[in-house]
Amino acid sequence: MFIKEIGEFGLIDRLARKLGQPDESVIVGIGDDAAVLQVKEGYQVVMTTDMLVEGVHFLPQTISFHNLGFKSVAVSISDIAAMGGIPKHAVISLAIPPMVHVESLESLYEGVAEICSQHGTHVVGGDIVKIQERLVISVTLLGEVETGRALLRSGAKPGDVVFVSGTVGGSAAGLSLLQGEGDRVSVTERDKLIEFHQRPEPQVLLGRLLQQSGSCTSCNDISDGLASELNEIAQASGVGMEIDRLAIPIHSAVRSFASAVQKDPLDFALFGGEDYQLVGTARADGFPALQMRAREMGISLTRIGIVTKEKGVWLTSGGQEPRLIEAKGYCHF
Ligand SMILES: Nc1ncnc2c1ncn2[C@@H]1O[C@H](COP(=O)(O)OP(=O)(O)OP(=O)(O)O)[C@@H](O)[C@H]1O
Ligand SMILES: Cc1ncc(C[n+]2csc(CCOP(=O)(O)O)c2C)c(N)n1
Ligand SMILES: [Mg+2]
Ligand SMILES: [Mg+2]
Ligand SMILES: [Mg+2]
Repeated sequence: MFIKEIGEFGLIDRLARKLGQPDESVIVGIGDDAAVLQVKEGYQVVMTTDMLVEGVHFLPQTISFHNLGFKSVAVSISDIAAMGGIPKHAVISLAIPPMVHVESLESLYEGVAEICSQHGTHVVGGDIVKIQERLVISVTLLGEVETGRALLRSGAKPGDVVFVSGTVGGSAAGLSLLQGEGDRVSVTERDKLIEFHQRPEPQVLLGRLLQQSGSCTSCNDISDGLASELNEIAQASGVGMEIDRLAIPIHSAVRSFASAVQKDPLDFALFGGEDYQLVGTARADGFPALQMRAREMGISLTRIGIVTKEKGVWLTSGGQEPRLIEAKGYCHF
């Protein structure tokens, strides 16, 4: 069905029906001029926004509408996770080309509802406009964090441990695969890489653990790539880093894929992006306990290096000469 058959308000009704019931913090949700939200005492609001644009962040052959809805909200939840916050309320704006079917947008909202229900997040409004070509999805998300306790990029100190969660490089490898590269990987590996790309898992529980541990000194989520995010922390904190090449956690499926396309898996890991894992620093004496608590929660936290007084992010590798890790991740311009 085309949107013009039901109109803008008909579409809003259809999409709203895909969303779950909001909790008691939503005083006024979808349907009025603005949402009214209850703010908890002792907490501060954490707010983030990101856009997903057809041709830039996705193509019809790289993602389904369902997973696009899932990922659009996941990337914003990831920014709240990086601040140590709890994602709460989202508004979603859509610029829709006229040929997109109502059913496709309903699938998009099923994906939105799936990720929102995983995190207790509620969509409380949005906006819809027609655009001639290229679907655009903009998500603004509000979260909450205990007053004065948000995790920042700026707190890393010399001697701290540098860590990263999960594995990196999978999303970029998945994207290359979806764009037709590398046919010599197993079906299991292929599925894993596609999942990394299409269904990132924002690390909210880990963010909360880091925020409450008292030993995490900085945090960032990986959207543009590990290299870029490490440099952001180093710059914001006025420090440098030494990163051990062999310690960077790369999934075996990424190694297989890289070998099939004759590329260095490290390039996917450092410069690929869209992993939506957390990278950060922690006081060295607190890190082992942090790592253990994370493991108990089923989350892997890997020590990949140390913070140094000397500026610059360096990649060390056995006896080889260290090389500078440039901040050359994904960049729009
Ligand atoms: N148009 C803008 N106006 C004002 N501030 C902006 C604008 N675009 C980005 N910023 C701010 O610049 C900072 C860096 O933005 P950036 O988008 O790189 O962060 P991110 O969302 O963590 O990364 P990514 O977009 O790769 O997910 C953020 O504080 C962001 O709010
Ligand atoms: C079709 C297609 N081409 C390229 C990419 C890769 N890509 C796009 S934006 C981005 C960084 C994060 O975005 P932002 O900085 O806007 O948050 C990356 C790694 C993709 N996902 N799809
Ligand atoms: Mg952004
Ligand atoms: Mg971010
Ligand atoms: Mg972001």
